[in-house]
Amino acid sequence: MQKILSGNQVKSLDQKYIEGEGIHSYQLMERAAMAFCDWFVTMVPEERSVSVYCGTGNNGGDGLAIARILSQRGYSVAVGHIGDPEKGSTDFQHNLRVLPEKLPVSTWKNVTESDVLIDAVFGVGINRPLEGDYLKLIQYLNEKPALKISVDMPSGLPSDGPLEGEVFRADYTVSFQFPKLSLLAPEHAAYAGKLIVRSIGIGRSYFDSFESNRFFFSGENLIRYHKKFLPSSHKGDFGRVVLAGGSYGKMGSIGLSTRAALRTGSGLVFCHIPACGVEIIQGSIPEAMVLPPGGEHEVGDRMDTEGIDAIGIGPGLGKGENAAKLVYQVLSHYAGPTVLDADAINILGDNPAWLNSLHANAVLTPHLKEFERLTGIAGKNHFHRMDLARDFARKYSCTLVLKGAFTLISFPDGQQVFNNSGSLHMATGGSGDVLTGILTSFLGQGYSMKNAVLCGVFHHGHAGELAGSCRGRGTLASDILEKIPDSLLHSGIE
Ligand SMILES: NC(=O)C1=CN([C@@H]2O[C@H](COP(=O)(O)OP(=O)(O)OC[C@H]3O[C@@H](n4cnc5c(N)ncnc54)[C@H](O)[C@@H]3O)[C@@H](O)[C@H]2O)[C@@H](O)CC1
Ligand SMILES: [K+]
Repeated sequence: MQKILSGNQVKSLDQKYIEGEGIHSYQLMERAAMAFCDWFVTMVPEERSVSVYCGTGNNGGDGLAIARILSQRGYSVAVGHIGDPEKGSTDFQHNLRVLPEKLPVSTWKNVTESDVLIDAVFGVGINRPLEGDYLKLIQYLNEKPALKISVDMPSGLPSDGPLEGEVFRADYTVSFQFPKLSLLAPEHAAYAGKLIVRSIGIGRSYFDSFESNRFFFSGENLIRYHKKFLPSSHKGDFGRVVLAGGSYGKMGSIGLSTRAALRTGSGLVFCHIPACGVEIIQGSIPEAMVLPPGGEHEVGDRMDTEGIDAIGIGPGLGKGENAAKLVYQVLSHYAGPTVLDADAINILGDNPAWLNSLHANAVLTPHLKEFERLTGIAGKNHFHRMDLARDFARKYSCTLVLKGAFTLISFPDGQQVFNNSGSLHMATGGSGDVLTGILTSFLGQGYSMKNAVLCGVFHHGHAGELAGSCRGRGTLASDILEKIPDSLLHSGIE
């Protein structure tokens, strides 16, 4: 997992690294530029013309180094600057001196149209909204139909807070070493475009002395978080879980959760559903077992939890009287691993006093709207929501999974992890139900809460990527769950 530092910490990190390794700061800049170019050449054919727009700080310095390297690699490159180069940072000036003669630098106004625009105006050093010539430049670039790529950050976007004013609208942002926090906020997605994170070789140990409880997880060393089973393991070892939910007209959700739990490897999956759903579930999922139903169109108001290793409750549940009683019973009488999703979360939102029954074995998986209903607070922006999520998990000693692009996991100890797997094709009905099934399954298999959630959220996103790459826009939640075994196999889990 990669620690996420603030923009201000980045400078000290750099300094520490440079001193620790005995290298010059321009060598680190060269690595950043190289990392950018190594990615760039895989994306952009050599025939495309490129313009690099450089500020005079270190982001601009990166831009100059990128221009030099791309030109050496055969691209036709133009460089435009903004600001006074004489007053540029030391490493900007170094890179200006080493630009080859065939690569003249002119003021940005004199740069001609190109197929690709590289934005190296501001990075983490931005400290106020764009104005004057800077504003004009970014407005001008935003109107161009070219492919737009930002170096480290889209210019104008603050690294750790909400934006004010104009921001470069990138198709891609290549961020160095770790994604800057504001690139993970959904409201900034339209500016950052697709996020690419590239290492510049700063080892973990250099991050240790920096305070941060936020991490970025791209599935590295995933096998470490998975549980090992013996060749002699039997179905009981893989857990007995219950998926509770469904109501008249809403049986599909609980069916998706059930199938997802089976595809994640659960040994025995039971469904607690209303009588109206028994034939639907038994007819469509022969591997699942249905507990004796307690209600006709709504779930029974209680269930036998004896011998159950984990419960997932909420998909398609509805908010009827029985549903609410069942949520209360599960929360107050079952201390085992419990996943609360969808209507179970909405019911908690309607009964805030019940939140005190949450416990260390409980995980809630709201999307943004459900989270708002749960807390009764419409977060001002995503930074506010990040804090609200952290405080909620701490206060109620539970785990909270705030779903969305870069799903945010908050643990009771205050640690927060952004997940990097997933694709836009997962924005489809039922995708969340699949996550509920995956999490319930891992918990039932005896994973710790932390490992179950890290693995569950990652595989959910990865299965979504795999399904999306086959089906594109037509991807269904059931396509996602069918890819869970592939995602597990891909990580070396048999
Ligand atoms: N780990 C690191 O620190 C590394 C940083 N590198 C690059 O360096 C960047 C940071 O460089 P700097 O700290 O020099 O900062 P920037 O290049 O982002 O900004 C330069 C300066 O512009 C001024 N400024 C801020 N907002 C302004 C505004 N709205 N209008 C006019 N001027 C404004 C500030 O004085 C700021 O220091 C990173 O984003 C990255 O691209 C890379 O070279 C690799 C290593
Ligand atoms: K930039």
